[in-house]
Formats: sequence, structure tokens, C-alpha cells
Amino acid sequence: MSITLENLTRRYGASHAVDRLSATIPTGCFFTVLGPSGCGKSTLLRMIAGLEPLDEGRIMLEGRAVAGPGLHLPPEARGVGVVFQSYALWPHMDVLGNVAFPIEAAGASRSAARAEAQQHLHSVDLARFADRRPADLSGGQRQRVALARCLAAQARIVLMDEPLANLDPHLRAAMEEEMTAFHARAGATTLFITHDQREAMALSDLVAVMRAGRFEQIATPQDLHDRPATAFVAGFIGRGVVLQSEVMSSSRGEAALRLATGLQVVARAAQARPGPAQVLLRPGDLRVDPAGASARVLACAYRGDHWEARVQLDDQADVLLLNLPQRAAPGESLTVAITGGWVLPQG
Ligand SMILES: Nc1ncnc2c1ncn2[C@@H]1O[C@H](COP(=O)(O)OP(=O)(O)OP(=O)(O)O)[C@@H](O)[C@H]1O
Repeated sequence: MSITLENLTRRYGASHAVDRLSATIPTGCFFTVLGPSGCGKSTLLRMIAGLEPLDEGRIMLEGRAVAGPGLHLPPEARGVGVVFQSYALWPHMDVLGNVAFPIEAAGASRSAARAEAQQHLHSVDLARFADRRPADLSGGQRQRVALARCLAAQARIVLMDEPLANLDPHLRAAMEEEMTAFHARAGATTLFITHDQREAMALSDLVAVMRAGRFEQIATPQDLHDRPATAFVAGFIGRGVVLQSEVMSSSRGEAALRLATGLQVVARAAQARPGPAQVLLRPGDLRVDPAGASARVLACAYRGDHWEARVQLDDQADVLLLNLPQRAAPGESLTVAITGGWVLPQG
């Protein structure tokens, strides 16, 4: 089922948690909303689930209006599955009962429902907790019960609010795989909320970067990384710095720029025109080159399989990021060439 959001608005007093937000989420898409704390992600999901009223706008699920002026279908009439951090499990039922319930409600016999529920509990690594009550589980375990219940309900639309947030890294990686497999198998349209960009990039067909109640950009993970539309997205996704520059000329997806430092750079661009522009330089756009400009190392941090140095070109204020195969000491001198970049769309 597709999800269409038209001009959605939700106010708390004078502030807008969600602000005239519009988007269409295609059927079967794994769509992630990524944004900083307080940008309105949970409010948006709660509006789609039917747990939060709209102040303005309209929500359509597969062409059917479920919320809008004078209309508010209750959550159970929307046909969506929800996995929320705070979403209540049925406290009087044990874990197996919670997961079996939607299967039984769909017409399966009690024993068949319990057998299938056991399988889902297995996939979220909770089989041994089948006869516990939700109150006797940790927060992360409760979330996994909610996830298993969602798998069991086979909802065509699944809404997930940070479902992996309380899990340890090992289980988290396993659950990511489980969710990707579930999505491929079930084909449900999935709206996933996170503030973890690594998770968003790994799981999603499309990612919406949300800021102050609006989607700043909707794109594939690779396009968000390689072709961010704004300085906010460029700063939020991946590593890099955004610098002021001057476009001297452009042709066929490339622009020749001059940085404030005087350095000339050829960068990728969508539609650059001569004049001021911001350019994103990721660590991969720089390399050590004997013929490059001289720079000084300010700091150096280990990033797993390489070192990332913060460097400053001589006599210039701008700080750049550069990947190195080994550690460089603060104060050390390097010569650096800029081999690429991305010109942010000019306003
Ligand atoms: N019931 C409420 N009353 C007043 N303000 C609220 C209420 N719920 C949310 N807000 C405000 O609306 C804004 C958006 O909140 P929301 O919970 O949707 O953000 P979020 O992006 O999910 O944040 P987080 O990642 O921290 O969970 C925040 O500024 C929040 O303080």
C-alpha cells in the first residue's frame, strides 16, 4: 500500500512539530525518516498510525483517506502494524499470546497461531521468554516482542519508531538482517524512524531527512550521500565539510570553482551557474599529494580501518577532513590536493 501525506501539520501551542509536510511513499518501499531529536519524526508516525490528530492536511493509505478535515479513522481501522518504543503490549497476556493474537484474529486455530508465533519469537531471539509477561522484560526485549507481533500480523503497512534503539550492537545487526529479509519477503510498505544514519543507509530504499517538521530531502541512500540538496543534509549524512566558493564555469555535471583559499577545484554539480556557491568536500575528495597545498594537522582520529585527520591549509581558516592510512601527529605538515567535491544546489 502506498502512503500519501498532504500538507500535514501538527502544532503544540505556537510551535509546529510537523509543518505542512507532503510526500508519497511508494507501495513496498522501505522508507526511513532520519532527523535530529525533536524534528517531529515520532509525531509524524503517530499521525499516520492514528494515535495523534491532524491540525491540517490529509493522509491517504492506498488512495483511501484515513485522516483529514472532519475525518479521523481509529488506529485499528487503518490496517497498519506499529512497532513503537512506547507502544503497549497486552500486559495480561504472556509473550507468546501477544504474538499469537493477530494470527488467531486472522482466523488461524489457536494451536496453529501459537506454533507460528513461536517461529516469530525465534527470529527475534526471544523463544525462551515465550511464557513471560511483558512487564518482566527489558525495554529492548519488549520492542522485539512488538516486532514479532508485527511480523505475525503481516500488515501491508508497517510503522516502526526506533525499533532497534535499545538493542546491543550484535543483536541490532542480526535484527537489521531480519528486518531486511522480512521486508523482502512480505513486501510491506515500511516507514521506519531513526536518528542513526548508518542504520538508515543500510536498510532503506528511500530516506527522508527531516528538519523542523519538514522533509528537507527525499532520496536513495547513495544520492543523499553523493548529491545532498542542502548544507544541512550534507552535514547530517556522512563525513565532510561545507565551504564557501565561487563557481567560475560549469559544463556537463561539473563545475570549476575557486575556494576562499584561492585553490581551484573541479567538483560535481547538478546545475551550477557562475557566482557564489557552497561546496561539500568529503574526506575521499582529498588526498596527500607532493604537488598539493601545504597544510597542518590539527587532530587525528581512528575511524576503524583508517585515520581521519582534521587539517588546515596554511594561513587559512577553513578546516578540511582527510583520510590517512596511518596516524599523523597534531602539528605535522602535509601537502594536500583536492580532487573532487559536490556543489550544493544554489538557492
Ligand atoms: N505532547 C506534546 N506537547 C507539546 N510538545 C510536544 C508534544 N509532543 C511532542 N512535542 C514537541 O514536538 C516536537 C517534535 O517532537 P517529536 O517527538 O515528534 O520529535 P522526534 O523527532 O521524534 O524526537 P526524538 O528523536 O527525540 O524522539 C518537539 O519539539 C517536541 O518537544
